[in-house]
Amino acid sequence: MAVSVDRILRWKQTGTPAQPITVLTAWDVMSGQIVDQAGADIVLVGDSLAMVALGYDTTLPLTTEDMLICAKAVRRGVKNALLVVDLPFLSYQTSVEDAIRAAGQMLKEAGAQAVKLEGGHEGMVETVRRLVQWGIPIMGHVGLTPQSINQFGGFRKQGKTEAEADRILAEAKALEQAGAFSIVLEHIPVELARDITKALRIPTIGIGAGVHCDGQVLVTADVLGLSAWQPPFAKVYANLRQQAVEAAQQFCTEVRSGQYPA
Ligand SMILES: Nc1nc(=O)c2c([nH]1)NC[C@@H]1CN(c3ccc(C(=O)N[C@@H](CCC(=O)O)C(=O)O)cc3)CN21
Ligand SMILES: CC(C)C(=O)C(=O)O
Ligand SMILES: [Mg+2]
Repeated sequence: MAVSVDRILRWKQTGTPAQPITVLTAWDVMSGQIVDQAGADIVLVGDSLAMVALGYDTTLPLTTEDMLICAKAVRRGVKNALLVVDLPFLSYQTSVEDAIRAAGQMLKEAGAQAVKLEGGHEGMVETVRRLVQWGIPIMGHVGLTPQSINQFGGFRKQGKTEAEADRILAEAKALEQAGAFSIVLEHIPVELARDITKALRIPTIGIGAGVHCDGQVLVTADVLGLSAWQPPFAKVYANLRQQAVEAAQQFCTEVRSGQYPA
């Protein structure tokens, strides 16, 4: 049976199944098919695709149009997992109306089942409340929110001081209160992620946030060893970049030597 937002919520609230939620990213039909076939519970079309698939240094340049193209491609490959799409930088921060329009495009045009927004300050909480009122399920995202890299000055761990940790916990609680069905905790101390996970009724999905989260997410290009670099918290389960270079090299060698075509 296909995964629903309702099932993700009940997962934590009933403790069934008694295992963490698995989330992997995708950016095109092949990566979508691969992680769906692998049995991931949620497929996230993350705006990290700006870096992984489009070659930008940050996630900021990604447009709504770029995201729609990728999300539609992933949709065609995902049959079972819940499909969540990141809203691109400045497609939702400018007003509640803009957020509804951008989220609506992801649901109507790309077939997303939920959208993810970064941040948990007052304005974002109000936006989440309004989107949820219109029937748009929201995944929150706090801690290291890459769309704010210009404020952080790098992809650094967040929540290391007590004041910062208190703020991140308060943001997570406010997002839950506003109706988010789950929340990503990115690159924060393990103890803070544990405290947030204990304080919330909605599932926490960690990335570089330790073992106490209700689920885990990684960028699939990192998991496969396809990306040119990986963040310190990523676990690399295959070495596909090296294998791909060798396969392509072999093709070039065989064509040049007349071995292929035979
Ligand atoms: N391939 C890929 N994987 C990701 O997990 C990912 C992306 N891209 N792009 C968007 C964000 C950026 N992420 C990152 C990127 C780098 C670090 C990293 O290297 N952090 C260092 C310090 C970096 C600094 O000080 O500038 C660390 O030790 O925390 C962490 C998270 C996570 N996300
Ligand atoms: C890593 C996840 C949480 C993400 O936001 C992304 O891939 O853009
Ligand atoms: Mg993202």
